[in-house]
Amino acid sequence: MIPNFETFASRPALMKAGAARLAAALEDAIRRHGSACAALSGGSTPEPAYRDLATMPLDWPKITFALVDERFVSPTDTASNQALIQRTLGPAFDAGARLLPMVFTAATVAASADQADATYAPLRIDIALMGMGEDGHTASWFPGSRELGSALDLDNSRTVIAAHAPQAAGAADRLTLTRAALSRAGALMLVITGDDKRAKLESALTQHDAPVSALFNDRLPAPVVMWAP
Ligand SMILES: O=C1O[C@H](COP(=O)(O)O)[C@@H](O)[C@H](O)[C@H]1O
Repeated sequence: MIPNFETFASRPALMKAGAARLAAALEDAIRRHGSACAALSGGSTPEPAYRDLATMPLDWPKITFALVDERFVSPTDTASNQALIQRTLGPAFDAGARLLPMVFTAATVAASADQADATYAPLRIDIALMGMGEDGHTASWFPGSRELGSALDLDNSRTVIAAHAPQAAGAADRLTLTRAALSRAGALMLVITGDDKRAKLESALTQHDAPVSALFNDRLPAPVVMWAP
């Protein structure tokens, strides 16, 4: 059984609800702190939710978007998560929202991760939208990767680390938030679609055989899982 599991009849309905959940968390943070920050995943799944969110009348200059993970590529590369977020949330940035890149100008992924760690460490992440790949990875926590232990170490002092995606066809070098960083987030939502991903998540939660199961831990906010067929 998947805890906090919300089912939607269609993907458009899921995306609308996902955008509404993000918006509510951002508005609540602005009320309480005067500013708000959401960490967003890349991938194809959440794109429509980001487009919906961008049409909402939020106090955009008070909102910062950060990345959950990133490929070590130029921000103009089609594989860049930053590029996806800039494109889909374009109207929000035009209206004053801020985007914190995870990839900077460093020559190596390790040096870039050091820069991102310094930038991301002071952030208060009010909500993080997590995705999941068919292989059960979330963020850039990949099954079998050599950085997985460090990514999942709840006592890791790092907010961002370099990571490697063994199975990825391209852009194997990655940067990712650590699980320790997500343990300090205000809320987590996990947005997935399709029967295969639902079955993968169910099996991960019983077998503990995929990194996504690491999100379900008492030291993290309980993820709300939003799913549509
Ligand atoms: O590589 C990545 O994939 C996952 C899932 O992507 P999807 O296309 O299956 O939705 C995503 O959550 C992560 O941010 C991204 O870097």
